[in-house]
Amino acid sequence: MTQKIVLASNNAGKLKEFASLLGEIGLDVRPQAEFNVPEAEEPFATFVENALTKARHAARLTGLPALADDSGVCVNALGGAPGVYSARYAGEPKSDAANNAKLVADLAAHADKSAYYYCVLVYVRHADDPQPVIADGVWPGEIVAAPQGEGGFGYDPYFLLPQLGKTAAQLSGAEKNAVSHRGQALRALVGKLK
Ligand SMILES: O=P(O)(O)OP(=O)(O)OP(=O)(O)OC[C@H]1O[C@@H](n2cnc3c(O)ncnc32)[C@H](O)[C@@H]1O
Ligand SMILES: [Mg+2]
Repeated sequence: MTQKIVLASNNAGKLKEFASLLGEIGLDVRPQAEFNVPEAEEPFATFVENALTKARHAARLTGLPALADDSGVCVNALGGAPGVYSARYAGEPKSDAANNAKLVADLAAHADKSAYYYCVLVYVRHADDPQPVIADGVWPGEIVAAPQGEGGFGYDPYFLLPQLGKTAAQLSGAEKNAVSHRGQALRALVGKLK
C-alpha cells in the first residue's frame, strides 16, 4: 500500500512543484487543504524551526506523517533579508507583487545584487517524532529590477540565473525542479528516507 503523507503547505506554487517532484517516488502526498488543516503560525527566526512547526501541526491534525517546506530568498546586500520573512516581506496580506516591488526598491541603491533561494524540508512520521528528517538546498542567483517570465511563483520573475541568462520564471517546471533549492532539498530528503 502506498503511504499517505500530508504536505503541510498552502502555497499553490510549492504544491505544483511537489506534485511533479514526488510523482515518481511512490508516495501518496496530499496537500493539507484536503484535510482542512488551517495555516500554522510561523513565529520563528529560523527556517528549520518554522518547517518543523508546520510539519508537526499538520501531523497532529491529520494523524498522518507530514512533510513541510520553509523557504525564502536571501539577499546578500540586505544582510540576508527577506529570508525567513519572504512570504510577508511587504506586510499583510501576503502579496507576491508587493514583496517584489519592495525587494527591488530596497536593493536599488546597492551594487551587489547577489542572492540565493534557500529551502529546508522537514518530515515527521507523527507529531511527536523525536527524529525529524531534515534536508535543505541552496540556489544562487541575482535579483533584477525588471520581471521576466511567466512561470514559477513568488520572486521567480526577478531571480536571474546568470549562467543560464534566464530568470527562474523563464524555466519550465522540470528545468526549475532539476536545479532549484526545493528540488535539491527533496532529492536529499528522499535519499535519507530510503
Ligand atoms: O508556509 P506555506 O504554507 O508552505 O507557504 P508560504 O508561501 O507561506 O511559504 P513560506 O512560509 O515558506 O515562505 C516562503 C516564501 O518565499 C518565497 N519562495 C520560496 N520558494 C520560492 C520559489 O521557488 N520561487 C519563488 N519564491 C519562492 C515565496 O515568496 C514564499 O511565499
Ligand atoms: Mg508560510
